[in-house]
Amino acid sequence: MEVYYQLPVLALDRPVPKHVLGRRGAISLNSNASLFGGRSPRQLSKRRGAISYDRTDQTALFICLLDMRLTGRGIIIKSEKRGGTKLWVDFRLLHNQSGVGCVSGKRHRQHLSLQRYLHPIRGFSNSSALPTGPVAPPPPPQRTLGLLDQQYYGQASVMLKRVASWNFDIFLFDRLTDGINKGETLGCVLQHLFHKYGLIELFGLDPLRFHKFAGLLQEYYYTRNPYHTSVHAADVTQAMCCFLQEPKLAQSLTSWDILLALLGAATHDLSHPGVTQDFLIKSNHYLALLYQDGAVLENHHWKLGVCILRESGLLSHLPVEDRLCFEGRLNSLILATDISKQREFLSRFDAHLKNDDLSMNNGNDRHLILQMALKCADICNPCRPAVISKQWSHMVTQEFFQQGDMERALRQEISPLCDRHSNDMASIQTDFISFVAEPLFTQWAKFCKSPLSRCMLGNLQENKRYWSGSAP
Ligand SMILES: Nc1ncnc2c1ncn2[C@@H]1O[C@@H]2COP(=O)(O)O[C@H]2[C@H]1O
Repeated sequence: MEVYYQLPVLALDRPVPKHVLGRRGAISLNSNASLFGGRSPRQLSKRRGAISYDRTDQTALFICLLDMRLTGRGIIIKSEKRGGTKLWVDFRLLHNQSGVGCVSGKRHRQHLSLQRYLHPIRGFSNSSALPTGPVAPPPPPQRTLGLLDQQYYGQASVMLKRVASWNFDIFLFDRLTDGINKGETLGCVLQHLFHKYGLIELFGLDPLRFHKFAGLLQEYYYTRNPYHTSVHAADVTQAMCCFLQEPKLAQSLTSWDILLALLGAATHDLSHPGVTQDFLIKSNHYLALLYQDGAVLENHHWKLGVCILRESGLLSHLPVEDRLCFEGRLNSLILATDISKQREFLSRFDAHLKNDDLSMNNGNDRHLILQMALKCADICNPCRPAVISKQWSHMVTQEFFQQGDMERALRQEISPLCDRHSNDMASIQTDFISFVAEPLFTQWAKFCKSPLSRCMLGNLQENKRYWSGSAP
């Protein structure tokens, strides 16, 4: 199987000096990757990779690596001439397996073009485009995150082209965008999807108001939560996009449905405090009092979603009756994510499946299906590929244990699953998959028989085998 690395992209702030390029306008590499430059893609099958540059855009390098394991932190590009200049291409992001794009069987000829930057990249700006002499390895990651992200913005935009892929790695995307705009991952995904579905034009949305809305969204997700952060919201929004692409939905959903689905996903956990409703009730939290102990978190998420919609003015140009109807539908969509109501929700949905009476032409039925889709998107992490799913498992377990530590400190009874001394991640995951995720996705697959549903159930079973210890 050919394995192509999704290379981080490297942009230069001025054309590559002629003396660096080889005879054919390419660059040979002197590295453990033993790459040869200047080969045309058709020769790639015999070569292990190529780096060449686009004559029309001499600040862009095209890099393609084949089926190799990179050691160290990157490669040094060395001009073909003896003792020539060297260029450091950093592969640190690649060492995260999720950065690998597997292309089993088919040739992935697409090169990743590089982004030209309007301003010089830090670290290259006060020297020639290519540093002379041996290139010192870059400083430790934490100091170069900004530089790394500056280099990889182009990679983020390449990833967004595959936003409807179930294997989309939100964690890689978050790293690629975070350093540039201080964690606007959710805003980036939502903005891309709004353009993908033409919602800006269809609803006459003001780009500045959208930008303000996205900024408020980001602001009202707490970064200190191990799990309930804007990255979770971005993941749920991306999952919702995958469901909206399902033929059974795509052919019938209206633009209002799509607007509701995306905004519902983006706002569904707004200002989540990282603790459960029971904790809020036990500690007499004002939210529990405000919402009379009923769907406290979900009502809070929804109310805040309405507040930032109104504060940003995103929909303020629409007729008031449309806005109020939208806010009401947003409420019932977000309230559907209350996991404590899942059993009754599934029995209701199951009755429809048995009667086969759901019609995509019926607005109420479409709304019920969107509720089901958001429920699935909200807890889809066990259905993601293992390397991504395990990261979510770790985060959600840490959030449970963090709550248990607080309850222990407050001398309160420790909530189920939250005592780190009597619970373990594997059993929490096995039970969650068996008793919560599996029933939901099994029912979703009955309604939406598709390759995606089969893929999700397959990942679910694989992850269940892993956590239950029955995986080989
Ligand atoms: N992988 C998981 N393991 C255990 N619980 C989970 C997992 N993913 C989601 N959840 C729980 O499912 C809940 C859905 O609603 P919340 O997002 O409020 O909180 C979520 C978590 O408590």
